Amino acid sequence: MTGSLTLPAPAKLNLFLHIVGRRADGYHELQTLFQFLDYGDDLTFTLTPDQPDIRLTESMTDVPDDDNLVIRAARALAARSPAPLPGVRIAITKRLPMGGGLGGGSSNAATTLLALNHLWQLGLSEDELAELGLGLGADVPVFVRGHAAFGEGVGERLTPVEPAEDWFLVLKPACNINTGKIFSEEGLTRNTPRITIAPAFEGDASRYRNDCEDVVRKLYPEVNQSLEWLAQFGPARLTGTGACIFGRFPTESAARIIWESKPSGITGFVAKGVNHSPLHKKLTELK
Ligand SMILES: C[C@](O)(CO)[C@H](O)COP(=O)(O)OP(=O)(O)OC[C@H]1O[C@@H](n2ccc(N)nc2=O)[C@H](O)[C@@H]1O
Ligand SMILES: Nc1ncnc2c1ncn2[C@@H]1O[C@H](COP(=O)(O)OP(=O)(O)OP(=O)(O)O)[C@@H](O)[C@H]1O
Repeated sequence: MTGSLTLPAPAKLNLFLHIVGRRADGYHELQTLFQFLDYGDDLTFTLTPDQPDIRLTESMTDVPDDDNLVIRAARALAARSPAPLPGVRIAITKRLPMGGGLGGGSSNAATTLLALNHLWQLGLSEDELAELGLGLGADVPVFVRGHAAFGEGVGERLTPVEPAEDWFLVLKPACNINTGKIFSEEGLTRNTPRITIAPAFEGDASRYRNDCEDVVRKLYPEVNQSLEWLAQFGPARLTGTGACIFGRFPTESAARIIWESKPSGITGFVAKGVNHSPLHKKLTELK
C-alpha cells in the first residue's frame, strides 16, 4: 500500500436554492439543483508507511489543521478501519474561494474520502462514504455521489438529474459570507412551495431562484452591485449563501467576452457546468 495520487475537488453551483421549511433542530429544509464545475482545487495524497500520522504538507491560512475538512474526513475514514493504516501527507492546491458558496471545503472532504478509501483499500461503499460525508457537512454527499442532483432535506436526499451543461462566468465579490449568519436572518424566505422534479429533469433552472439572494443583497452591497452588473448580460444568480454569483452562457467564448469586461476588484473564473464530477472521471480512469 504505497503510492501517490492527485485528484480534483471540483466546485458546485446551486443552480437554484429554495428554502421550503425549517426542522425542529433549526436546520433549513432545502430544494436545490446541484451541478459541478470543471474547475476546482487539487489534492495530492502520498502514503507514508513508515509514519502513521495524517498530515497536511502545508496548513491553510485561517483554518487550523484539526478543523480542516480534509483532516477531519481522513480521520473519520481511518476510524472505520479495524487494522492500523499507513500515514498520509496531503497537499491542497486551493483555487476555490472559501465561504464562496462553491462548496470548496465539502468537495475537499469528499475527494479525501474517495481517495483514501482507494489508497487504503478499505472497500467502503458509496452509500457508506456518503453517510460518513454527511457527518462532515450537508454538501459532502453530492460530491461523494458525483452526479448532478436535485437535493432535498438539508441536501442529503439526492435525485440524479441532467441539467444542460452550459458555460458559467463565476464572480467573487470582495466579501466573505458566513452561511450560519444568512440562515439566521429574520427576513429570510422560508416557505417556498415544494416543487417536484421528474427524474429526467433537463429543465430550465432559470425559472427558479435562490431564496437567500434578497437577504444577501441587502447585507452585502458588493454582491448586489455584482448581480446588477452581471444581469445586464442575462440571468444572474447567487450560489449557496454566496458570496459567489454566476451567469450562464451557451459557449465558452460568450462567457469570456463578458469576463474581459468585468469591473476591477472582482475576481472569478469561467468554467463549464458538468453533470459527472471530474473526480469520478479521474477515479474511473485509474481502475
Ligand atoms: C447553502 C448550501 O451550500 C447549499 O448547498 C448548504 O446547505 C450549506 O451547507 P453546509 O456547508 O453544511 O453549511 P454549514 O456551513 O455547516 O452551516 C452553517 C450553519 O448554517 C445553518 N444551516 C445550514 C444548512 C441548512 N440547510 N440549514 C441551516 O440552518 C446552520 O445553523 C449551520 O450551523
Ligand atoms: N479544506 C477546506 N477548504 C475550504 N474551507 C475549509 C476547509 N476545511 C475547513 N474549511 C472551513 O469551511 C468553511 C466553508 O468553506 P467552503 O469553501 O466549503 O464554503 P462555501 O464555498 O461557502 O461552501 P457552502 O456552499 O457549503 O456554503 C471555510 O470558511 C473554512 O473555515
